[in-house]
Amino acid sequence: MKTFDELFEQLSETKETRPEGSGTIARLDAGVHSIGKKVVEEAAEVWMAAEYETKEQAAEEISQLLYHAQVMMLALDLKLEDVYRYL
Ligand SMILES: N=c1c2ncn([C@@H]3O[C@H](COP(=O)(O)OP(=O)(O)OP(=O)(O)O)[C@@H](O)[C@H]3O)c2ncn1[C@@H]1O[C@H](COP(=O)(O)O)[C@@H](O)[C@H]1O
Repeated sequence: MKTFDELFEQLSETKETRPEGSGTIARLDAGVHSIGKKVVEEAAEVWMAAEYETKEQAAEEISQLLYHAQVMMLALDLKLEDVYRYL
């Protein structure tokens, strides 16, 4: 288990070191358009799970949405503070 900040730190390092076989690197290389489609897909899956599935499944979909939001932040070279300042 990891926190939002810990995941972002891990993915930031992944972006720098580009380890072999990383799904995150493949997503970053695919670009903003592809990442954006994934954000929308995961958001829809959160909605569907919340309405029609269990709380556990909704929680899993929310975690995936958070991951893809972080990939988008990395694609745009945004830091956590750039987003947190609006919270
Ligand atoms: N938290 C996540 C995470 N959440 C979701 N995903 C990815 O997003 C997909 C979402 O699931 P879907 O049901 O949409 O699956 P899918 O339709 O097969 O998705 P696609 O792969 O086709 O886009 C998952 O299959 C993963 O590929 C994640 N991939 C990685 N992480 C974390 O990121 C870390 C680094 O990952 P790598 O860069 O792959 O090493 C991992 O240790 C994890 O902690």
